[in-house]
Amino acid sequence: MTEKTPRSLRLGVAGPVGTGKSSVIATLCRHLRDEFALGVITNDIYTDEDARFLKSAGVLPEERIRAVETGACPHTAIRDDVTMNLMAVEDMERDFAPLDIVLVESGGDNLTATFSPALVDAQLFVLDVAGGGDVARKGGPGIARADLLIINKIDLGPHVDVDVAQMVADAEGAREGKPVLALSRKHPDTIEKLCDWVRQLHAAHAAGHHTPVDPGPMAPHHHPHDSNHAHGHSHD
Ligand SMILES: Nc1nc2c(ncn2[C@@H]2O[C@H](COP(=O)(O)OP(=O)(O)OP(=O)(O)O)[C@@H](O)[C@H]2O)c(=O)[nH]1
Repeated sequence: MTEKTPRSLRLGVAGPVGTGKSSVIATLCRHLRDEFALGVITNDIYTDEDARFLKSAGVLPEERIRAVETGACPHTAIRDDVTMNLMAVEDMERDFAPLDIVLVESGGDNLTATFSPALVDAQLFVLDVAGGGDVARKGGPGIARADLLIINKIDLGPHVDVDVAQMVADAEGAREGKPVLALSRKHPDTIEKLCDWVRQLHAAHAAGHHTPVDPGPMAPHHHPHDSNHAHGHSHD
């Protein structure tokens, strides 16, 4: 028997380790939870740490935050074989139907991870100023083609000698007109812009006007410290 389940907007959040993916999700939950029915799926390699952080922050009822432990290269679970994540999203949608938005956090990795359009309808890519002002220029599929590129922690710019305006300009140059958002949890105006972007995306999705775009495959990469991944591979 196939049971028809309501289809939420599935929004992926990817980016290098520590750039603020969990914090962005926490911020979105706090500001949008009264407007939208939300759920969160986190991805960690061996732990449920991100889910525990979000639960302890009290951003949503605990049962609406679930962890997928990928047990391997975090790219795989969001790009090559999305089965575990897709099941987690569909279970969540069924258990709390109707949900408006399910946020899926990628495991923290390097610059190459992107979500499959089979898993998410749209994706955010999160960089931060602490990673260096030149990161945005380095490109990669997430930086170049995610639906929204976030330059996070702009409050730290002066402390790490990063010219935020220049970093945003570089990012815009790498994205051919796709949006870039300078964000800090300490700057409420930037949080409101992020929420507005999500509101517009949700409206477009609900109206059937949003078409998921694949940022493209990740670049070949290596896992030198992982005995299961001692080889280089491209995930193609
Ligand atoms: N100053 C400042 N710090 C921030 C901001 N957003 C997040 N942080 C801090 O950055 C650190 C990393 O944030 P997380 O949200 O855990 O980053 P993450 O990308 O989820 O990390 P992983 O899941 O380990 O990849 C934490 O110490 C946050 O408190 C911000 O806007 N400004």
